[in-house]
Amino acid sequence: MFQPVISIQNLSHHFGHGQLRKQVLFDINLQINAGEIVIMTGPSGSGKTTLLTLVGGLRSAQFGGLQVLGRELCGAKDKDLTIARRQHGYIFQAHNLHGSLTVLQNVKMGLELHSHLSLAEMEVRAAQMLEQVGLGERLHYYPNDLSGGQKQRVAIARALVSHPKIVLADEPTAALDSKSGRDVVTLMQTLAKEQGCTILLVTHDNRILDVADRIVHMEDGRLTNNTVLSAVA
Ligand SMILES: Nc1ncnc2c1ncn2[C@@H]1O[C@H](COP(=O)(O)OP(=O)(O)OP(=O)(O)O)[C@@H](O)[C@H]1O
Repeated sequence: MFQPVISIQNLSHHFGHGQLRKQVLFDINLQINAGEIVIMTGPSGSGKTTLLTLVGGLRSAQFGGLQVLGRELCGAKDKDLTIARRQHGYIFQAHNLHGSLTVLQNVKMGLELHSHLSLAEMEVRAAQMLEQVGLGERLHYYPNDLSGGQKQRVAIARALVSHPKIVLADEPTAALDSKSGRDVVTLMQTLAKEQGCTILLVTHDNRILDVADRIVHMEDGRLTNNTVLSAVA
């Protein structure tokens, strides 16, 4: 039977302890299918990043059910969260590139957990991926010598070079002008569809909503709306 790659049931989350304990996610239910591009919108502080970090195994889910690629992450041990984290690609607003490494070395890092590849193979794959994002001529540049849009394309190459089944993106266009932002998400969409990868993307940027197959909306820690734009088989 068809299995969703991300399945969330009645998920709740709190931060802090004692009197400072505060609930930030309430009873979230969501299923995301293989190959879907899902955009999550909602006001600042509504819990989008928290949900993304739980799905990514970057923090431990507390109450409810959260299965990612068939692995239960709610109540999971650190060891299992570490394994889960290695299966995803991540793209953040601030792109998180290493300034002291070249573009090629940064993308190669996306393969370093895949120890079956030789260093030479990693280099070839990283270079091919950079070619695909239009930076084949910039392999030996350092991040500081690139524009914001180019840096974000390096981050996309690094996230996708290992062909992860899931990519999690948090405000990937926030630091970009509208043309670069548009180019970056179109590129993500094209590559994800080519690789059959699922994307969960958090954004405030209304100009990029049309790349989604589905838009989900968060409000005060609850999912309030789930709009399907195109069905993914
Ligand atoms: N590490 C933390 N410790 C305590 N509270 C936190 C922590 N991280 C987030 N919060 C709180 O949880 C709530 C949800 O935050 P979250 O960052 O998930 O929202 P968001 O929708 O992603 O916001 P934004 O769009 O501004 O990034 C907020 O009230 C925030 O202050």
